[in-house]
Amino acid sequence: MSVSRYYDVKRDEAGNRYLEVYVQGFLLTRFPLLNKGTAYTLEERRQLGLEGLLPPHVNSIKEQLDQTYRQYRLLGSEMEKHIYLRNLQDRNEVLFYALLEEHLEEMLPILYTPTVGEAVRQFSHIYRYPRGFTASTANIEGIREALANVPLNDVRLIVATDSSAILGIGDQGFGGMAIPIGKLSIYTAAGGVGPDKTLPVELDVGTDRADLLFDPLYLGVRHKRLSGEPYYAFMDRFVEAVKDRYPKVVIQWEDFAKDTAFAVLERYRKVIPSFNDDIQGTGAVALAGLISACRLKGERLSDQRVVIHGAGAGGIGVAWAILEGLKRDGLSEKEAKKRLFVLDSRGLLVENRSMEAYKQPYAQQPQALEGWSFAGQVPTLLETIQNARATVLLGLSGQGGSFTEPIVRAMHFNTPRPIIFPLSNPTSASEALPDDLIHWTEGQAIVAAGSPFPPVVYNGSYYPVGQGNNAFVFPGLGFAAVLGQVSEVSDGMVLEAAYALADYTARETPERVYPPVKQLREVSREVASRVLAKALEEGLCREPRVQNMNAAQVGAFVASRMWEPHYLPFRWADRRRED
Ligand SMILES: NC(=O)c1ccc[n+]([C@@H]2O[C@H](COP(=O)([O-])OP(=O)(O)OC[C@H]3O[C@@H](n4cnc5c(N)ncnc54)[C@H](O)[C@@H]3O)[C@@H](O)[C@H]2O)c1
Ligand SMILES: O=C(O)C[C@H](O)C(=O)O
Ligand SMILES: [Mn+2]
Repeated sequence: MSVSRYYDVKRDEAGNRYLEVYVQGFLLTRFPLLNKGTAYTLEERRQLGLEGLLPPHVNSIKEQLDQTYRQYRLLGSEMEKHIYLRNLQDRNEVLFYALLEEHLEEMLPILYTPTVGEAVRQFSHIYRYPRGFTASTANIEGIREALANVPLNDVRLIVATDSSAILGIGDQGFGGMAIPIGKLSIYTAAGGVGPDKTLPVELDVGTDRADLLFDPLYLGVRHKRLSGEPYYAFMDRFVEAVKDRYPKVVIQWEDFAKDTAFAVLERYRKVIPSFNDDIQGTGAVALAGLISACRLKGERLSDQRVVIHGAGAGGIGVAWAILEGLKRDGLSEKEAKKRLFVLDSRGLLVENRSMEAYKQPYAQQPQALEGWSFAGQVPTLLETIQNARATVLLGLSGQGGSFTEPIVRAMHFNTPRPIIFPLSNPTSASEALPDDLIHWTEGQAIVAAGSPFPPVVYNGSYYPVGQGNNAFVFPGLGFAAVLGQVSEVSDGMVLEAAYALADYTARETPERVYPPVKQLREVSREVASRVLAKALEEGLCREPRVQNMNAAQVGAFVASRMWEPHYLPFRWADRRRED
């Protein structure tokens, strides 16, 4: 299958790759995947009809990187930098990824969390070029024809959102599209998935936000969100059409609100290989961080009593993964559940109160609370921490500042080294500032946060703050699913990602809870290798090339398939590609 209707990747007589291109001249410089800017060679300029359209000097990519980075550094605000990088991505994708790889740690917070949260809010206002695909209530009837317009013929990975729960900032309508774009940029920069194999998707089913509906510049469909049967009919149509157009595609569901996140995951996970990043990716990342934190404390996971603040997609996903981790550590399901306390906005989940079905498996039995003292119907966060003698506190509530000083001191009262991870994003939704956590516990808390934070300085010592973000898991997990052409993304694969991340951290950065972001590519390669080996073991791989590979061969295969931002030589072919 050809990669795009505009070009195809071929090999020359010596086996080297080149692009056969079917567009020519000025238009070529308008295709981000084909644009080399000032780096087209003289021979390419002649062949491709670019003579006279470009400056005489031919730049190397190194010079282009210098030039773009200098411009980037001139910009003042994070949003300006975000817009600049997104423009570069829409202008010249190879250069964009080369720049991103060179400055991953500096640029990730600009392209991804937290700045992407602001880009979501302002999406309609800063919109420039089309990128990705929008399925909306305006085109769902003709979804197949619309999908045929996507210029890529071999999409293997989709990140799709209905924007109902973007980060911790809620319903964002059409603006949520910035999230799949950001996640897929990480897939390419860190996970090695070629940009021509990826497609960001916005599922625009409307928005319940009046400020968006009444904003004259708002670009999404202008009605309230679909819900119930019409919502699932929309989703069914999308999934069927995507499956027909891209039979090998894997879907990552992103930022679906709790009311639909679990239902969408279960409805389609056996229909099309797919996973929910907020439930499963976050679960794996939290479990990995917890294992690393226990290692730093010299304790076992099964020694801990864990409180999870927030019972949505993230919170329940984390509860699921930790329960599995506790079982793997030797506890029975019943024993494991006694160590896990999950709270939603109404307090601790206890079986005798009302709650949604997806929360029920993580509710405490009322007998477990015998001897507890609490004032209301169910214990609050502080009361739960005190009565359960919690040693671990994880925030997935989207409630900025909810880990107050009394709460953190109560954790410290229970254990000399409390593990406290405010995992909510963006920065404004973080349950606490790492700086406060370190100070309130006299430097003793083991801290990681969902958003990036600078190291904390306390008593003359530096405390790096690990980023407990699913970015450490989804690129490897999704890449493995793509490479193996798995029939489904299994729970075993998700858990394997967690252990791969924990093992990597123990080996490469043993003093930390999570590796530094600049190692994201190495981490993702390891996660992908382990997950692919697991999928093979579980008999889920349909890709013939990986069958019968051992672990070392799988690792080498993953490394060899990682896309790199290099310009390939171009050759003009005088025909329009037939699809
Ligand atoms: N670090 C990561 O990798 C990561 C991954 C996923 C989600 N998150 C973060 O977790 C947060 C929640 O995301 P989600 O996808 O679960 O959203 P969601 O809409 O599915 O769930 C939000 C949940 O927050 C809880 N909540 C709301 N108000 C609360 C309150 N006052 N007290 C206690 N709990 C309350 C509720 O249980 C609700 O179900 C967001 O801020 C998101 O950025 C972080
Ligand atoms: O997007 C992120 O930074 C992580 C996570 O998926 C979230 O929704 O917060
Ligand atoms: Mn998310």
